[in-house]
Amino acid sequence: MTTKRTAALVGNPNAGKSALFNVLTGARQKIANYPGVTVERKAGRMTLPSGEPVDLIDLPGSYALDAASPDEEVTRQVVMGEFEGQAQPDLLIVVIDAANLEQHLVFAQEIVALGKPTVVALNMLDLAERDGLAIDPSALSDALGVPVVPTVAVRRKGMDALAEAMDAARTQDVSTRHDVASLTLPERRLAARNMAKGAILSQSAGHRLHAGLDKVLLHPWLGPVILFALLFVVFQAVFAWADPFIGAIEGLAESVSGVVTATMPESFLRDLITEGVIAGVGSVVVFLPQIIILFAFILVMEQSGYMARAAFIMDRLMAYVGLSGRSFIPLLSSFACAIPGIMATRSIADPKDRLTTILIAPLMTCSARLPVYTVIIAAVIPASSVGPGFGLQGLVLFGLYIAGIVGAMLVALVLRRTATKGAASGFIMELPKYQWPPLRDLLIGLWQRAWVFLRRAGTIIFAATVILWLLLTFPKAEPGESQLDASAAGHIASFMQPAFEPIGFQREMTLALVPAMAAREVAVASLATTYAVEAEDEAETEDALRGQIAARWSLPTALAFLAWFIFAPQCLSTIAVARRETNGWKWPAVMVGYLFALAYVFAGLTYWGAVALGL
Ligand SMILES: Nc1nc2c(ncn2[C@@H]2O[C@H](COP(=O)(O)OP(=O)(O)OP(=O)(O)O)[C@@H](O)[C@H]2O)c(=O)[nH]1
Ligand SMILES: [Mg+2]
Repeated sequence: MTTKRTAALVGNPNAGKSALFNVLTGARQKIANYPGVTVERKAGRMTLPSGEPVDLIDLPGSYALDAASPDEEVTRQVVMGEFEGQAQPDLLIVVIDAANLEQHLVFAQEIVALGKPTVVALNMLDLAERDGLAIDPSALSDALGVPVVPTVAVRRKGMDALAEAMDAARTQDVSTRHDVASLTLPERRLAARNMAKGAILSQSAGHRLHAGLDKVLLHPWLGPVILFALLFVVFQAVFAWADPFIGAIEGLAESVSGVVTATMPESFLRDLITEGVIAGVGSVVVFLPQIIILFAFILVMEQSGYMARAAFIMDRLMAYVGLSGRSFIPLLSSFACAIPGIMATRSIADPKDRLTTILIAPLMTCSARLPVYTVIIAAVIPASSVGPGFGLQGLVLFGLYIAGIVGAMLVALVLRRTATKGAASGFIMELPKYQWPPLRDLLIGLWQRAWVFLRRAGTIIFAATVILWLLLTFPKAEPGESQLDASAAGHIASFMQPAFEPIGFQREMTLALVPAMAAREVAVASLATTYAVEAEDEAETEDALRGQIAARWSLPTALAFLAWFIFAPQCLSTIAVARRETNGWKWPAVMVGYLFALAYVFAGLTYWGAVALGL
């Protein structure tokens, strides 16, 4: 009795292996886990045209044989015949995506080079056609040295030809196989590019345009320059375009406050509304236009397909600090908020890579810092121009974001040499097609962001502000005594002040740090409420916060406060999610500790540096 042959489907993720598996085996399949790991094992039976039954196994998608994730490790072991209890496949079916030919050929070469009987399924030809690509399977077959069968798994096209090729592969001559086993990854990438070039017969104008765009946007040095120029423009726009809207919202808040003061009798409730709710929460809500402008840019970059290119460009830069491009998307989401960013690290296979990414995510400037940054910049940095169309305020904001990024990269560098020592894993990512961002999706995305922001203002920021207002208002001051001195909040601030005096913080700034642990924006609300409670008269209560800051803070003090917020871990939710994702308090404690230490040191350096410069 001859033993039954085993064939395995291998290839990059999303090549269509499972789709092919389902078509080829029909209902005759068994799904279980591989022993010892929670990776799904799908095996089934098919009958070849010759009548020979074959066991077919569907392997997890993989980018290379030097495995990074548990999934890839299973694929490697099965292919190499090292997996206990799983017969080594006699035949390998490499599934490649015709629409992403160049990328998929990198791994395909590695499989072909193993020298086993191999058949290539050139799948997703329908998508390649949609993209305007015509591909010559025989050119590909010549280049790889194995049969190539065109397929469209979801339409069951090419299945008979594939089965016939599997039959014929029994007698495949593997001695003529090109030797690529000794090639390095960059060499395989280059070979893949040439193979793809040789096999693509024609491409439509649209496809050529995309390829041309990629040539420029992914250019080794032009690409990063364009990316940074683009980000620079984004931060310019955050200031330049938002100003009229912010002025309008501020004006509205002032007139509402005026109406409340005029119509309500003097009372506890009136003060709570004007000093707590309108001054405090209102001072945060005015930043809605800036949040919307920032996210409009981010969403357009995502939906147009540019963001994946940015990740690609960043990959090389991140390799210098021991991170892979896989960390880029989680870090990028952290510009909105560190919480989804930290959750997105689940896609990083290497545990040390992942831990490093979690630990540095809070250094990416989240949108909650935008109100703190912009109100202080608007107050103390002149709105002068530093060149045609470039304002100094936007430049400073850009600098703060860059400072966070540089800080994160340096911390990663240190971590990767100490606590999370290990080699960086490679990065291959599918680049989506360029497209015009659909207006509807853009508007929905903006609406969601605006809603998240306003909901925070209405809940956590509102609650923190009201509590702070109560602490600021009671106990009441004796005549002649300042309300801040007399209040409970004032006592708390005075208690903390000795620690923050050396880095140039004033007492109300120190006080703002406490409720800002709930959410960073509350620092703004807290300052506004403190100044409103302290105000001598109603006109002063209604004054916008940036005017108050401009009048009260020195430039070194303001810069020190900005420096503090680049680093400080002022967000309880981030700490909580870091605990959940690392299963314990150890790493969140490390994170909070190093971030506070950096914040303190850099705020101090900034303050004393600025004082020394005579600013
Ligand atoms: N248009 C088109 N879609 C396909 C084709 N083959 C597969 N797909 C679709 O592509 C997606 C990915 O296919 P899968 O079969 O899950 O890919 P896979 O290779 O098993 O992916 P992993 O298991 O993640 O490695 C699914 O939505 C399929 O329906 C094809 O030939 N044409
Ligand atoms: Mg699959």
